[in-house]
Amino acid sequence: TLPIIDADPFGPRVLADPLPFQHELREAGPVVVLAKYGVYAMGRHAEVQAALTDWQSFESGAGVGLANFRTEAPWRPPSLLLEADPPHHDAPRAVLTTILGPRQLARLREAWEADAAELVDTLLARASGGALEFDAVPDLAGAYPLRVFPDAVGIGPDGRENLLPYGDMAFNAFGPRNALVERDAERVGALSGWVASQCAREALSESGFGAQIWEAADRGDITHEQAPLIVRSLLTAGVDTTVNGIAAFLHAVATHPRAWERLRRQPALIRGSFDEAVRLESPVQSFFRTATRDVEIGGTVIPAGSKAVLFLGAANRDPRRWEDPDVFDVDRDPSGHVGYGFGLHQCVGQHVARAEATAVMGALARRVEAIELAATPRRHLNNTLRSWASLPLRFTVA
Ligand code: HEM
Ligand SMILES: CC(C)Cc1ccc(C(=O)O)cc1
Repeated sequence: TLPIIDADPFGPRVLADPLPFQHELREAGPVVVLAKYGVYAMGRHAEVQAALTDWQSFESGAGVGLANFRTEAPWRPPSLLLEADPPHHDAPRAVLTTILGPRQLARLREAWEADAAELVDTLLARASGGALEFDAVPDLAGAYPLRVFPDAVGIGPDGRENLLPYGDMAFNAFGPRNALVERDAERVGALSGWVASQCAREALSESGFGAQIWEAADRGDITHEQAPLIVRSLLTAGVDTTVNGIAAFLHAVATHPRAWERLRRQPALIRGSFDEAVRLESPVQSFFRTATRDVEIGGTVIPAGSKAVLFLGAANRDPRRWEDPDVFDVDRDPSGHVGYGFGLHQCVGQHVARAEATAVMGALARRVEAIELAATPRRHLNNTLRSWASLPLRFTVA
């Protein structure tokens, strides 16, 4: 019979510290039922990777949250990438693959590295006696993406303080309608209205990612009706994720001092160890799929129409797949981790995320000899994101 788990993975206790739940989930079996929500759940790497690879049996078109778009109205018009399946998914994905590809980003690299150097220099100017204590969430992990990404998309200067709250709301919306979602309720209209206004062609600079999306419509690669929604995808997925990815990287090096020494000596390891931080922390902890047929996985038949939640965080720490899974190891080969998803919908912005993180950590590696926790970090709870509200760090200036 199917194992049943009573824990609430979207409740404050598990969101604050998901590791015990992840262990319980993996040990209960390859596929379990979450009693509280009546949905299937997978936490082992093998089944999570298999479900993500089999997009025909596990679709995104009914939404990648708990809500089933086939039976309830989505909170916003569905994403043309995230909440779409082939063939509708194909053209929007091809457009973003080109615009966000590594070659395109190469032209931004110099500016992003200069921005990172300037941000770090300004931060270190506050040091006294060769040391600096500060909160890395607002002053570094939160500051850098907001310094480079909105300009790269090409949105205007006003209202950018709406981006993080909008993303936080969107990531909460994948979960159940709990206190976190209720708290966002009164801001949905204002935040959604502001984001929608940023996606209009006339609101975008003529050379950013946004303009390139509209130019793809001019070429007929997508329609002009689709263009603003694809810009919205960047504004929804492109900020809170990298903020928490960089915070995860900083927390990892602050809790593994020898790793920081290695990265300072061998900066070429920085890019790969960001993926190790994404594996270890999994800034995106979970999302859902919907079975399109009675599909067998992990020795269980999941009936057509069922929602199944995939716990990326649990899969990324599965001892069946990873040796010493809970250790941040800069020499590990993290390929195969599911922190960016896997298969058809695998993160199309992952190169942007890597470029941002590599720029920041590269700037730090040249200027900061030691990174430690200055006080206990505080979690920011979100139904989907693993996030810090505060990350007090102590930098020893090189
Ligand atoms: C550390 C940072 C990031 C993490 C951990 C992350 C994680 C993910 C994951 C897990 C998925 C798969 C969702 C699914 O399979 O349903 C995904 C998809 C996506 N991501 Fe990212 N992401 C990050 C940064 C970004 C950035 C910077 C952008 C935009 C520039 C972005 C844009 C997207 C889009 C548009 C999709 C949908 C792709 C599709 O459905 O074909 N992400 N991301
Ligand atoms: C991990 C994913 C759920 C992040 C994400 C959010 C939103 C979109 C969109 O297309 O709006 C795409 C990706």
